[in-house]
Amino acid sequence: RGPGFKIKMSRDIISFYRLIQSFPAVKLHLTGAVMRATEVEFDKAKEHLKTLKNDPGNDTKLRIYALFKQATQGSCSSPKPGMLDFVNKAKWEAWNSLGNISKEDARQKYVDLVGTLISSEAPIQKEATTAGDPKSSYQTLQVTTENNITTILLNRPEKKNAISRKMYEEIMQALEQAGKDDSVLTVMTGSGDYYCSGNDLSNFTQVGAEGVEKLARDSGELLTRYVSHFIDFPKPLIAVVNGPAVGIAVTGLGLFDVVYATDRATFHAPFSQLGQSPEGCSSYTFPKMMGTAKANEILLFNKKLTAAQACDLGLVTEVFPDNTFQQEVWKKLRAYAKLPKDSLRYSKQLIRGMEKEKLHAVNAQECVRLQERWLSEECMNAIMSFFQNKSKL
Ligand SMILES: CCCCC/C=C/CC(=O)SCCNC(=O)CCNC(=O)[C@H](O)C(C)(C)COP(=O)(O)OP(=O)(O)OC[C@H]1O[C@@H](n2cnc3c(N)ncnc32)[C@H](O)[C@@H]1OP(=O)(O)O
Repeated sequence: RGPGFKIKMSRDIISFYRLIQSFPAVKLHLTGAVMRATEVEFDKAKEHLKTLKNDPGNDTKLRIYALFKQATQGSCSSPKPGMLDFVNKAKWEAWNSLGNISKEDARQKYVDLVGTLISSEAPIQKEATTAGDPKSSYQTLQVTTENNITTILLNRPEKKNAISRKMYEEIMQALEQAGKDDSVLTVMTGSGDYYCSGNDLSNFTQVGAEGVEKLARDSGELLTRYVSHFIDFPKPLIAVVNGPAVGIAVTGLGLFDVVYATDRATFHAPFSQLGQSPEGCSSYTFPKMMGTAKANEILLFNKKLTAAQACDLGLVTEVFPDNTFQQEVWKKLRAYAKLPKDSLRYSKQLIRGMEKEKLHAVNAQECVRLQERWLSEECMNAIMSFFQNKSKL
């Protein structure tokens, strides 16, 4: 058996490529111009294989493996692995199925197969670098994909990442893209010292000619759509809470799958102080998560939680010391992002699926109440006080 038999079939394409690289050097005894050219192509194909971005799937990997073995060692002559040695049996069968085809034929087929895989990826690579790529056109966010993780960075640090109307729209757009891209996990985090200071209160000061009723209706519609994007998000969504969180940045956490927080973070949902009422499905998720009595202190009486308290109540998954927060969290996330993508997706859908309908109903009900609240004197006075610098949380 060659060294390649040590590897597990389920590993990704990079591992698979390493497998191929670990084989003994190819010693071809070829003569003549045409055959030498094929040898060069074979070496090039091995190099090209390294650049593949997408896992071609086990069947194709087995075919590449078999052709490589046939091209370099000739027909399969090793004994068939036992019934329970699934991985090595699959490899043996793939190699053995090539029968007596010549090394030269196998080499040519290997070159052709790698060429097909590379060219099938070419349009995708081109698309990702076009100037109109929406990922690079955000004004309030920075969205990046690396190590199978798409990160949505709230990027208005000078306003403590308060969510403006533009930012609501861009977050929805980023979630739609992340839900469809090849990443395994999606992370939301904040730039600067805050995670997010909640709704940008100036969203309520931009009253058009059609008056405050229209503004309240539009805001209700915007919030309903925004929260729905979290309810329907199809893959694991993780909040990396790098600092204080306020309002909707706290209430929405019940719709994330995992929440990591620095010990410097605080969690504050000051609705009654602002003449408003809960949103982000928190009127349902918070009592469910922590019990009604604990939820009431937060949602009715504006209790600000430390990260440790939020963790005890189940709102936060784990708290890390601020000085090692980024390092520890990202190490964990990079490891999680190596797990099989579809398995994570389907597991999340099973965990959340039964509740979706309920959550959409709660969201709709909360937004109806808020439309009424935004027109109330209590709410208008609170917003005016903030902008006259009379009040801060
Ligand atoms: C479309 C509608 C959907 C509605 C959905 C409803 C959601 C509910 C909520 O989210 S309610 C929560 C709303 N948030 C707040 O009430 C927070 C208000 N901000 C503060 O109290 C303070 O700014 C602070 C405690 C977050 C931070 O205080 P600090 O002293 O550290 O910093 P500054 O106040 O100097 O802030 C720096 C600048 O950022 C501006 N800013 C911060 N938060 C908001 C905000 N939420 N809305 C608007 N602007 C905000 C602040 O005004 C400073 O701006 P300036 O430098 O121009 O003065």
